[in-house]
Amino acid sequence: MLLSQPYFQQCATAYIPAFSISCPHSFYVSVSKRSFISCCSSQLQTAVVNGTLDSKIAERDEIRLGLPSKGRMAADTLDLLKDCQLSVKQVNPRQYVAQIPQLSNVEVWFQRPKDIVRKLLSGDLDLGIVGLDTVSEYGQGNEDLIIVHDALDYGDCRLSLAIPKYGIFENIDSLRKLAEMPQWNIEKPLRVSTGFTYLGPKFMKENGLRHVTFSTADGALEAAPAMGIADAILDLVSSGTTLTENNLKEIEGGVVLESQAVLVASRKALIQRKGALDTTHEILERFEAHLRALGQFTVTANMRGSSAEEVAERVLSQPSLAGLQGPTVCPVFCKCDGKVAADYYAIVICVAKKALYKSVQQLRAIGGSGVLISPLTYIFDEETPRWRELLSKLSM
Ligand SMILES: Nc1ncnc2c1ncn2[C@@H]1O[C@H](COP(=O)(O)OP(=O)(O)OP(=O)(O)O)[C@@H](O)[C@H]1O
Ligand SMILES: O=P(O)(O)OC[C@H]1O[C@H](OP(=O)(O)OP(=O)(O)O)[C@H](O)[C@@H]1O
Ligand SMILES: [Mg+2]
Repeated sequence: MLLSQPYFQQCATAYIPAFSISCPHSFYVSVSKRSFISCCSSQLQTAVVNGTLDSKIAERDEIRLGLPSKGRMAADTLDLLKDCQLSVKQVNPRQYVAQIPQLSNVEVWFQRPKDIVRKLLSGDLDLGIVGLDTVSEYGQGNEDLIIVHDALDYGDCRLSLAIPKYGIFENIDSLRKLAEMPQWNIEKPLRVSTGFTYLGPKFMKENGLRHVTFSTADGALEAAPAMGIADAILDLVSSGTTLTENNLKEIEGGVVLESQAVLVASRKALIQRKGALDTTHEILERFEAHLRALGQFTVTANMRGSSAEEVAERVLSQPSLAGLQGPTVCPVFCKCDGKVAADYYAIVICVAKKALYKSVQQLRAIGGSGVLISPLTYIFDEETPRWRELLSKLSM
């Protein structure tokens, strides 16, 4: 069955093995880095598109992916792609177009995060990686934007309302108390300084704060209350240090949005642009496989036992040893007195990094020895749940 697939044949003959693939409990093979995705990605079915789109997209052959050109998301985005074997080849940091050799139909464009969202909407980009805060603020709920992967595991922050710790705000610790302060009325509304001029007013309205005005600023918002320019600020917070250093505090109910890096796509492009959906599928699978593996280790150990079933039962009696889909148990054969027999069993399981030490203790308790632990590079599921979700969002 394996050798009927071209990539497995190649790795058996010409390629230098770079990865070993283990599919739950059945076989191990090695494949070159270049072809590993193809082994796991099933052929996309030709999907039937329900509904029509109001306008045609611009004609071009390549799929355009927007990546942050600067700021704190830029380096982490390139790192994620590299970890997924999708390294971006950029000749010069000032050159705004680049290639991903593994995805020959993709053209990378480096843009400011907010421009990535704007260009997805205008049809000048098809895919992008930015913070959810940026998608929400500049996308303004536009239905053409689809979040393909909502948790890329970096760029974590929250969009949060903050007020001074002192003066009239000293005893205010919730949005409700802030709203009920007698100080705010039509003539003298609560003044909020923010760069989020779409999400800010929307949040206040949804939370019943009627007497509010907004002023905009691009940076160093935390100075506004002390300067007398604003009563409160609405800005991104990650460590909270900037708020603390400026005598400001967050309040209960004041978080507008929890954000991290996301993969976002133009619905129109996914449906209409040739190759866009296949490319998105490949990127999504690689991201999912890498991110799932980040939290796991492979653990192998030796164990004596009367049969594979008996060893499996012992392993499964321990709460931290169930693995992804149960343990792989393989007999290790030796020749004794001229007879070949299973001397002991090798077990292979995946273990959550958090539960690693507990797992080792449990393995030892049931007779495991020679415990080897190695990092996992990728975990490919049969089909990623996010792919199903995407197809359903596209009515496919
Ligand atoms: N502490 C943080 N402050 C701001 N953004 C953060 C923080 N932590 C994570 N991020 C994420 O990084 C993204 C980019 O922020 P960054 O400030 O680097 O770029 P930018 O806001 O586009 O540039 P500029 O601040 O010059 O306008 C944010 O949209 C957010 O998703
Ligand atoms: O909770 P913290 O870890 O302290 O981070 C929050 C700060 O980081 C961001 O500013 P940035 O560094 O992007 O500077 P800017 O104000 O010029 O955008 C954000 O606008 C906050 O000011
Ligand atoms: Mg910033």
